[in-house]
Amino acid sequence: FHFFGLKPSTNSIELNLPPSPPRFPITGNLHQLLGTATLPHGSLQALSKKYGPLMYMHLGYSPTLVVSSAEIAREIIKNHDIVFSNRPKTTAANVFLYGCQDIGFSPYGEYWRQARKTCVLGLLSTRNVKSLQNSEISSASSSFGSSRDTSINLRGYDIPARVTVYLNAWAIQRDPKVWKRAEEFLPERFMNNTVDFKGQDFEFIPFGAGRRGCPGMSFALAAVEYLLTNLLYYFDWKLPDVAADESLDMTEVHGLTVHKKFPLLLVPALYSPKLMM
Ligand code: HEM
Repeated sequence: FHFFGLKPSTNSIELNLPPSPPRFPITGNLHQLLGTATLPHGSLQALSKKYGPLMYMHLGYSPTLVVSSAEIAREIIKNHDIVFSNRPKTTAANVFLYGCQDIGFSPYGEYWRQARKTCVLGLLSTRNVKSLQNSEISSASSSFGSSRDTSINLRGYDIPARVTVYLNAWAIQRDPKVWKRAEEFLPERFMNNTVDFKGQDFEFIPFGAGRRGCPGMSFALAAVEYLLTNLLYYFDWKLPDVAADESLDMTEVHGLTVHKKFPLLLVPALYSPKLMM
């Protein structure tokens, strides 16, 4: 209806919704995400610079809240954890995951609680991972959710029930107010820095946080540590083309997760036996 210059519906007059970019009648704000030069997380970051860290959008018919700052992420995941603990229903998840019988897409409720508890107690808890590390491993080394049936107030704004929530972790983790030279690969930024990745510091949330945060974190860390330590301990790694050293193509592509468009090809060279002693 905005397209024809008509008044917004009574609902939107009554509700004090967060700022929204202008939208088309049926497709909503989709045109601002698709068909732009940047990938969706980049387009949403650009929009948040104009409309603020809490935006209300329509992706097709789906009302969506887009969060682009650590403070609002904290309010949602920590202060209103229980309200935002659902997952949006998608046809793809329903078909591929046998009616969302997995943990990640399962709606909040008793089934999800029991399934998650069983996995964590039986496999993924820090204690279990440590016991596996002792026997096997010791030889070497953005999200999305949905609000439930309750509408709430956030920073005063009215948030209707059953909105999809995108936490743009990519934008949060590049926020210049928090991270200096955010676009650069500076692993030393984490030394002498209290910000941790375990879900308490919302400036950096690679595993999500709160009730729906990643239960596989300890398991994943142990596996990654094991793999990386072995690869780095026994080999030197070089790019196949010396000239490529300076011009490594970091173009991204969108998928279930964002990944490099061109795979990273490296040539391993064994350390000299002297060094290994
Ligand atoms: C480096 C590796 C991994 C990363 C970066 C990662 C990251 C994430 C993130 C960001 C979420 C969404 C959290 C949220 O919505 O707040 C998630 C959920 C989940 N992850 Fe992981 N994950 C990793 C490895 C694993 C592993 C190894 C497992 C299991 C063996 C696992 C199992 C799950 C499950 C079951 C969920 C859904 C939790 C729920 O909805 O209740 N993840 N993960």
